[in-house]
Amino acid sequence: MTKRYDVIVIGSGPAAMSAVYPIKESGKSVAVVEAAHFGGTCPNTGCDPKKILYAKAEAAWQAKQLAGKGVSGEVSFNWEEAMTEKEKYTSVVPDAMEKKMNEAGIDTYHGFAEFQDEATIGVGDQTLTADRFLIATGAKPMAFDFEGAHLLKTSEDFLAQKSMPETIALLGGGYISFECAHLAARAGADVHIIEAGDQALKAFNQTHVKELIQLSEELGITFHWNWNVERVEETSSGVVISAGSNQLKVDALFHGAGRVPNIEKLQLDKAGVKTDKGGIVVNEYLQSTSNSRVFAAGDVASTDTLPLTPLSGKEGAFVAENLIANEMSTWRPIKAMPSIVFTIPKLAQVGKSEGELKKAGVDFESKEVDMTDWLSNKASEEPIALANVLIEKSNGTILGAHFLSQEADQWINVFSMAIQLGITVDQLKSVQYLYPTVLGDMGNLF
Ligand SMILES: Cc1cc2nc3c(=O)[nH]c(=O)nc-3n(C[C@H](O)[C@H](O)[C@H](O)COP(=O)(O)OP(=O)(O)OC[C@H]3O[C@@H](n4cnc5c(N)ncnc54)[C@H](O)[C@@H]3O)c2cc1C
Ligand SMILES: NC(=O)c1ccc[n+]([C@@H]2O[C@H](COP(=O)([O-])OP(=O)(O)OC[C@H]3O[C@@H](n4cnc5c(N)ncnc54)[C@H](O)[C@@H]3O)[C@@H](O)[C@H]2O)c1
Repeated sequence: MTKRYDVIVIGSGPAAMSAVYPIKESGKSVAVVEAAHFGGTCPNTGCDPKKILYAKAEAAWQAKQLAGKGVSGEVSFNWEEAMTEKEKYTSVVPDAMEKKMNEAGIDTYHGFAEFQDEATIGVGDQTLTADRFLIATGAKPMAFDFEGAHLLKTSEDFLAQKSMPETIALLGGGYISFECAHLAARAGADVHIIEAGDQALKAFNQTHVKELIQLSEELGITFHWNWNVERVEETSSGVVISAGSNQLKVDALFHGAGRVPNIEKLQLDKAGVKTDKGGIVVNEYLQSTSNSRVFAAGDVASTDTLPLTPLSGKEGAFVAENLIANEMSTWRPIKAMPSIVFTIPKLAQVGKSEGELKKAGVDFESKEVDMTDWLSNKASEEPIALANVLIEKSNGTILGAHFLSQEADQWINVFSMAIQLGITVDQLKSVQYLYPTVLGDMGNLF
């Protein structure tokens, strides 16, 4: 028998979760279909488990920086112990998320949703229909067709390893590879990053990235630039990676070479839903341009927001508002999209880059500041702390902020607020901050 709902949400990550509760509270019947873990990527296999491990690696790093300078005793980042803590956190997430939805009166289904026509999906033996669908199926590792590509392990596998192999390689020089490489190297592994091009973390300030690469090399990470991987072979003692005349043997090879919208299994052609390489093609209401019943949010939607948790959540909440309201409102692009790479030091940014501003012909001032010798950075013996703030010359508003520092997250949160709200340098300087604290140095930046 076909079960009917007002709204069916496919996927249960941050985009879905910020939509389902308001939709349910408006009195509509809602079902959520999830193929893997309720809660999606972020709390199960992405941001949250990564941050739990990172916190331990950071503490060990901090203790080492201060060893013999007021801190004594042997401290190290212990992967096995950290993983036990990570498991304690992640193991309860799916059930807790599902229970909370069921208690709110939201029906949940386990399995892959596949469209049968424009208003019907199948989930295993179940057939479900709805007036509206929200597709929030996220992203998955990009597929490669080189020989032995099936031997690539994923970031999910990396964050589930009970013990750390002696040597690992990560394909790609982006967010995932840098974050996993720093964790693995700090856990004692011999780590290699294989990048197809000659640049890493391309969206970030490249002066800062160069410094981060140097610090990563000092940590023991080896970079292999311009490698076009042609073959991966399994041997009795690991995998051999071949790229032209280059060869590398490691215990495991992980995928950090890009993620793509997760649409493969949805049978979207049966629902007449158009896609492009960014995912589901949507209009200003985040509604499919080819099937008005269908909306999309998060990593799977072809929008210009970055594929990150808070931005996915914003899109999901926006779709919910439109599904509840009598009249739909138009998506307002987000001015400030902060992002961060959890290495040590952290690399973070918000707003425009110098390149983007030059291309747009904007008259701006670029402040480049070395904060390494400032009190807060000195107190924790940070090896380097760099800032680059881009300011509109005509009115003093902040256009972009780029930081490489263990305190980059604090700085970027404030600059994200400044960009979103149009706050000027003078206004930022007029605020009284605590002393001696990281943000207390705001005045020194300008
Ligand atoms: C290793 C890693 C670390 C990350 N770290 C950060 C970070 O520090 N900060 C940050 O902001 N972002 C981070 N991200 C990105 C962040 O996790 C995503 O942007 C976010 O989870 C996207 O949310 P979403 O709701 O669009 O999709 P997801 O969270 O991916 O959820 C989609 C869900 O849909 C399910 N699904 C897929 N197809 C179907 C189907 N046909 N039927 C039913 N269910 C289906 C999937 O199983 C999944 O559970 C990280 C990602 C990774 C991989
Ligand atoms: N801290 C965070 O917010 C965080 C952490 C992890 C992931 N994420 C999200 O996940 C997404 C995907 O991350 P990612 O690190 O996989 O991708 P990415 O887009 O950041 O980097 C991919 C890199 O792989 C390289 N590459 C592509 N094909 C290759 C090949 N065949 N061989 C070698 N190198 C190759 C690219 O040149 C690029 O440098 C990110 O865009 C981000 O939104 C965010």
